[in-house]
Amino acid sequence: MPGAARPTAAKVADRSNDRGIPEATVARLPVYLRALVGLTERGTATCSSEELAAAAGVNSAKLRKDLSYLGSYGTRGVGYDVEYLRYQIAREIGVTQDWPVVIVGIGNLGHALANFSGFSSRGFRIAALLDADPERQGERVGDLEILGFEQVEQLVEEHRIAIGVIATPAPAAQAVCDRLVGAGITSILNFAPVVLSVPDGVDLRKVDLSIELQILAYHEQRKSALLPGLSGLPGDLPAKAVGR
Ligand SMILES: NC(=O)c1ccc[n+]([C@@H]2O[C@H](COP(=O)([O-])OP(=O)(O)OC[C@H]3O[C@@H](n4cnc5c(N)ncnc54)[C@H](O)[C@@H]3O)[C@@H](O)[C@H]2O)c1
Repeated sequence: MPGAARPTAAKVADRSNDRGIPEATVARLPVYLRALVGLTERGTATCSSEELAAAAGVNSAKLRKDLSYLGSYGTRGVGYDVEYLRYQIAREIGVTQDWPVVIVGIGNLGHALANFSGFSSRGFRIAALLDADPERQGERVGDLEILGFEQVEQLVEEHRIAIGVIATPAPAAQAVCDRLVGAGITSILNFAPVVLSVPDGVDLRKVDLSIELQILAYHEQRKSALLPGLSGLPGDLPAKAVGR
């Protein structure tokens, strides 16, 4: 279109979803949802943007901007209706519907994830637990029996599963990922400490608690540089442990 202002590549990448909501806002919506669930549990019917922002740990101007993408502006002098805003955000994220999930690798982490009740209360139903180890197969975790990974295609189709969680050791993760994708899984949450590749159209997210801890260590180190004498410094750790 000659003469028309074209969005820059960066803008297109930033606004990658079809509603034009920036990805950074999308990433904060689950945080707002969790804060709203907390407010509901405390019996709060309405809240100001400042209250919600404090509960979510963001600044209130950013929160108001984020919620404006959902067409939610609150009522002057009253604030936001907690229940309605919770519904709006849940609908935007897509958690008003039931999402069946498969977890692959039911070792220490897989057991913890399978036993975590917070998934079902947020719209995620664990539909299948799969492991390659015959010793683990047949064991019950909650309401489910651990089944063999070779059943993945059949189970994904039967339960219409779109989300797969990988909790296998790193060397197995790419092959598990490929087979999940081949079975029809289009979103993957990877806990294995390895970079996975997926084809276009498959969403991949990685959780790495050690990276989060390293970020905290970085901030601790900066705090200790600013405030000498603060306890908990890594100063007397062996050089190897602190990466020196
Ligand atoms: N992201 C994080 O913050 C975080 C935290 C803890 C562990 N981890 C990672 O999670 C993974 C699991 O850790 P864990 O302590 O539960 O290990 P684990 O050894 O207890 O469990 C791994 C399970 O995966 C199964 N498995 C192996 N290959 C498989 C395959 N090809 N298909 C299906 N199942 C297979 C094993 O039989 C075993 O039951 C590891 O990669 C670990 O590094 C990540």
